[in-house]
Amino acid sequence: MRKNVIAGNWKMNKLLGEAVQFVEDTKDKVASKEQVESVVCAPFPFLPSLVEKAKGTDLEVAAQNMHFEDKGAFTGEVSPAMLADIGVTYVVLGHSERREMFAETDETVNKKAHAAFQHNLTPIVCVGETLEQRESHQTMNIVENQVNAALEGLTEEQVKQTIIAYEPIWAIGTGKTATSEEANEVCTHIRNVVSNSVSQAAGEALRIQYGGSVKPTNVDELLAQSDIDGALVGGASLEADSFLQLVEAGKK
Ligand SMILES: O=C[C@H](O)COP(=O)(O)O
Repeated sequence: MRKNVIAGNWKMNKLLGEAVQFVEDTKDKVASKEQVESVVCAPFPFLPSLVEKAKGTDLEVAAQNMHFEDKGAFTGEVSPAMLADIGVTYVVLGHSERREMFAETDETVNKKAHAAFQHNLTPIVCVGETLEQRESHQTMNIVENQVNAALEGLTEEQVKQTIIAYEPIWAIGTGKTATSEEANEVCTHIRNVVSNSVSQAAGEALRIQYGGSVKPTNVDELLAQSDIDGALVGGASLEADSFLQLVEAGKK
């Protein structure tokens, strides 16, 4: 049985004190790692303090992005080596906001996925279609291409450890959620794509999150679907109570 991963992506929100308080309020209340993986994806300046605060608990800390090189002349960037060095354990790659606004491409996402594994960081790779692509029936093709490109060249073992977040772009921060059936249909397709392009075992092991206006009120229905193994949550992860309710829903 695949374990759910509930990841709260704060995006560019909170100040340091608020971020630390959130971890203080949740770190001893999240369910055990054996039941569900609980992750907060925080802005770079907060990461060392949050890792320190969450140490020895079941709460994991993630970055929202990184560069693919270990070091060098990349002003303003943060390397996977730096993240691993301070104890970060997960990293979000290819979020649609980065693809749209910061020139992230399938190629850079793939380089970052390789770099993540070099540093024992678990990648949460985001894929998803725009409203226009959905309406012109391109969803499955778009998502398939994004998944294959992101996983290109990874070993079977690495693919098994990868988390894919399926986030239809039209459902992010809009209050519009894909129906649980619509979300599951795409997640099933992703699993089949990985089963065919990597191996049946990799397809079965890979965790696939849904993201896009997930809230405590709709999470149960989404997580009840056969191919949805967690959620990547923006808005509803900003408050400790709401995040804890989502984690609770993810317990197996
Ligand atoms: O990374 C999270 C997603 O972009 C979803 O954001 P949202 O829950 O605010 O719609």
